[in-house]
Amino acid sequence: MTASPLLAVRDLRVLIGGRHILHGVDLDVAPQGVTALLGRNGAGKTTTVRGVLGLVPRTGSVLLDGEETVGLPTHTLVRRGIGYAPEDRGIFAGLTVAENLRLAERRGADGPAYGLVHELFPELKRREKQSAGTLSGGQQQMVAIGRTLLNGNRLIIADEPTKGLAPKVVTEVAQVLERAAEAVPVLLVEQNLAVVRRLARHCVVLADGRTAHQGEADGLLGDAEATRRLLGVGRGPLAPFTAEADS
Ligand SMILES: Nc1ncnc2c1ncn2[C@@H]1O[C@H](COP(=O)(O)OP(=O)(O)OP(=O)(O)O)[C@@H](O)[C@H]1O
Repeated sequence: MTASPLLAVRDLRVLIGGRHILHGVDLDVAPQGVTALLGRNGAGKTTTVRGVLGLVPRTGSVLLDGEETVGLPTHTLVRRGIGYAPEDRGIFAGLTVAENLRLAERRGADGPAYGLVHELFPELKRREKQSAGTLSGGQQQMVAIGRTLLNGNRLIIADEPTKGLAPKVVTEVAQVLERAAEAVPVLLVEQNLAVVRRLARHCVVLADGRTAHQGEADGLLGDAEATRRLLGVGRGPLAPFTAEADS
């Protein structure tokens, strides 16, 4: 990565219930586009994201635009411009689409960016009165990502946004992320390598709570031996290369 990273994580360590979950994660998030965070199940991807956000106790260094954030509470990090779309989407099922978005509004100089959100996700405008619990998985994902775009964030972190979705919906969510990343850099936790190939320029691979690889996504995905060794592709259910998502 030639330009300075937007987010620079160094020696991130997390200890939960006396167990070391992360043993020293290093990762850089590029100042533009999508940086993918990869690794087998249990490698520590979600814990890394939670560590970055201060949702679990952590040590090490996390620089956002050169400023240290370890030691800051999560709400301060959110105000500094990190938007988070968690793995479980964090949708309020009993509220409408519009109410879910409204709850995410932060007071800011420019006000909430509904124009951008509705331009990227016209479906959210059409369904604004629909109860979010009745949305499809892909539509709920749009609400989760839409919320991160409302507030002029500097970085969006999306944790496995395509997980559990049908191939056609995976393609839709990938398109949405691609467009979102034109507006705001994205750190994308993802197991579907077709989505990574389509969206990410840079990637970081974790293994056993450590950084095992960091570099250009094309380089890793073009190296069959490395993807097998680092990600187990070809030997397990990881990363289906769906024709739809690959097109
Ligand atoms: N609160 C916790 N208490 C105890 N162990 C935990 C906790 N959170 C995570 N772990 C363990 O830490 C390891 C890393 O979990 P994490 O969820 O970060 O992995 P992941 O790479 O995101 O996995 P997946 O791809 O399956 O979502 C796992 O072995 C998990 O069981």
